[in-house]
Amino acid sequence: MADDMAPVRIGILGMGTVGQGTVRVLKRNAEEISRRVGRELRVVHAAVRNPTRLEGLGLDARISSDPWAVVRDPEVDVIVEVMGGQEPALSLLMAAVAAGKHVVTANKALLAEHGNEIFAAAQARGVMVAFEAAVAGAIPIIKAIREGLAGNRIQWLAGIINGTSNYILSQMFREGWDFQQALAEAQRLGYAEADPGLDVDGGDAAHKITLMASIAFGIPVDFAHCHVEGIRALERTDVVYAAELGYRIKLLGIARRRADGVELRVHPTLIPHSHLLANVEGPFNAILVESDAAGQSLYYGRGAGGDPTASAVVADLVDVARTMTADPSNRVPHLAFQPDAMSALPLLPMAEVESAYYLRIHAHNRAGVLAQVATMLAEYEISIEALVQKETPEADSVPIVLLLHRCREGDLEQAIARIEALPVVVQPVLRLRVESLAEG
Ligand SMILES: NC(=O)c1ccc[n+]([C@@H]2O[C@H](COP(=O)([O-])OP(=O)(O)OC[C@H]3O[C@@H](n4cnc5c(N)ncnc54)[C@H](O)[C@@H]3O)[C@@H](O)[C@H]2O)c1
Ligand SMILES: N[C@@H](CCO)C(=O)O
Ligand code: NA
Repeated sequence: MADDMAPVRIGILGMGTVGQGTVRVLKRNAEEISRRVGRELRVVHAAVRNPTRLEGLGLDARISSDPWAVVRDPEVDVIVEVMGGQEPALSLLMAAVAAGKHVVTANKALLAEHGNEIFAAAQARGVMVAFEAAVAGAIPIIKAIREGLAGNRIQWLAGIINGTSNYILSQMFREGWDFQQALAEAQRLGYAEADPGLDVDGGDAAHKITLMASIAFGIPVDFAHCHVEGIRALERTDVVYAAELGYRIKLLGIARRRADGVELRVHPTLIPHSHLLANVEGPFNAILVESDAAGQSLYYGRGAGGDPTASAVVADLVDVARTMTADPSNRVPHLAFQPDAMSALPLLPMAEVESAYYLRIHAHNRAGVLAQVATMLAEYEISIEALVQKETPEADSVPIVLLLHRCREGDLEQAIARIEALPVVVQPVLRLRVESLAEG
């Protein structure tokens, strides 16, 4: 494309969970994305089997029932393949590459089986085939291994990389659901593959670990030699016995480089219950990488679902769009956003920060101290969530520890100044912030 400012024109194949998520994210974050890329990412053509899927999406694009119409559309610069499966996805992708179109795909089954020929064709034609969405959904693990750890010799990686089976294990063994109920809910939530056997029998995790092994060790994609076991044989008793021994059972994909070759395997695995990976629940994924310079590094996030997978699809679209500029200095801006698109949002003073708080107050051991402290906090509309006051009758002063609900720091500072001025309070109040780190 000659014009550095013209929109990047996107064609989407398949408008299911991931296709719809991609349209939603592109629309919701259009302004932010344009500020990063320096131009608009615009969906101009979509292949849809069932047009009712588009209701409520607000998609202003050509709609075709035939995906070939999208691939052959000369107005399309980049193809997003999110229909899944082998054929016709393979032929469509190869045709897009042959036509000089970049491709973004979430289809790990296709890449694990045909990656070698696809990547060779893309290399020969000088186009990108980007696949961050294919491995561990929203987690930028492809970028982490390929770019972030590029200076390392990677020794092994081990990951929870199938959201559906991890969700099923969590629901069965923590919530007491049965297998079918948990699988049905994973399907309803958009985590499962069209053929959920790929999830529960380990094939999907095997597709992903195969791709990660290639980019970690520089070996061709060789799914046929990956060892695969799924979660169907597991029973509650196994989980109970494992727990008694101090372990959790997780479906892991493991790739390990040895002097004599590479281990490539997927199977249920006991891991120590205190390990970070043992506490990855539901549709979340996590990948632990051992490499020589960085040591161990861990990548965690949502591995399945519409918006999380779309997050990775759109990131790849941004990467692709950045290569389509004539000016190399615009490709990856130093501060991620284009220099002329920086925003003047002010940095807020601490007084404007909101948080929950822990206070330790030392006061003379007299009746009514707590009431005075509570009254002062109430004047600033700060409420107490919990209180600890140890009985130490002989001591001259006693610590009072309070957990406060979220409030404005400026209000709390004023309340603390008043508390410290009370004659019964004998030393400065210690104030620590409490963050729940919950989503939202
Ligand atoms: N759902 C997830 O969490 C997730 C995460 C990562 C990767 N993926 C991958 O993304 C891809 C899509 O997954 P999904 O969950 O969105 O599946 P989906 O079944 O919800 O959507 C696929 C869509 O493609 C359409 N489609 C299939 N063949 C078509 C054809 N020949 N012509 C026109 N339309 C066609 C289907 O009708 C369907 O609407 C798959 O490769 C999957 O493995 C999914
Ligand atoms: N079915 C897959 C989707 C994400 O690749 C999973 O459950 O992890
Ligand atoms: Na990813």
